[in-house]
Amino acid sequence: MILSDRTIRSEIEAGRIVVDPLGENAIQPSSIDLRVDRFFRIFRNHVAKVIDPRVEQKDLTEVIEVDPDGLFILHPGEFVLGSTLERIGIPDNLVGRLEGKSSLGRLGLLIHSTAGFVDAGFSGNITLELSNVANLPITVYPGMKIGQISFLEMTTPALIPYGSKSLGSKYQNQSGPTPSMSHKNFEE
Ligand SMILES: Nc1ccn([C@H]2C[C@H](O)[C@@H](COP(=O)(O)OP(=O)(O)OP(=O)(O)O)O2)c(=O)n1
Repeated sequence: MILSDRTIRSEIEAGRIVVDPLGENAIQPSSIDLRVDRFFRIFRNHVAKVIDPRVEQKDLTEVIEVDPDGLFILHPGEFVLGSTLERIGIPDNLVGRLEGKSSLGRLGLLIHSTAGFVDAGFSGNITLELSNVANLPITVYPGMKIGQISFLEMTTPALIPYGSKSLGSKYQNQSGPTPSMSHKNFEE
């Protein structure tokens, strides 16, 4: 079941769902609008020869900070990481689904390439996988509404929620556009 605005409100009031800071009019009928922060992680294509998921490539990306009233231009075919302005907290009985916004989708701006799933127990900013599939550059303004999150109720609370020590949860409490830690999967 997808949570309605009524349930979303009561879960926020009870402190079970966390969206901080919660934007004005952010709560939609069945989701919460999320905004993009002003930090972007760009790929250093001029340095890296290849992207290797097995290797921790510290030089692969770098963070760009945009002025609060500045802008970030995403060129056609470009892929960068962004972050939600909001810190999100998901209780142990819900799953979050990150979704794009139709108005931006119609312009060719995608906010996740494959990962839209936010685990039960997750806490942190959500890392956005921003790409431009249009033929013209797209302007991204810090603080603009970039996507939305909906919530699904699970059959039972998770036995081992995201963030539990035994899981290794690589992105728990991440802050800002966080690079892939895929190399850790190969250490297990
Ligand atoms: N666009 C997204 C999608 C997810 N997440 C966060 C919330 C998820 O709960 C967490 C982990 O996502 P996955 O389980 O898809 O990632 P991995 O399996 O690679 O990592 P882990 O081994 O930590 O589960 O990352 C994010 O920041 N940005």
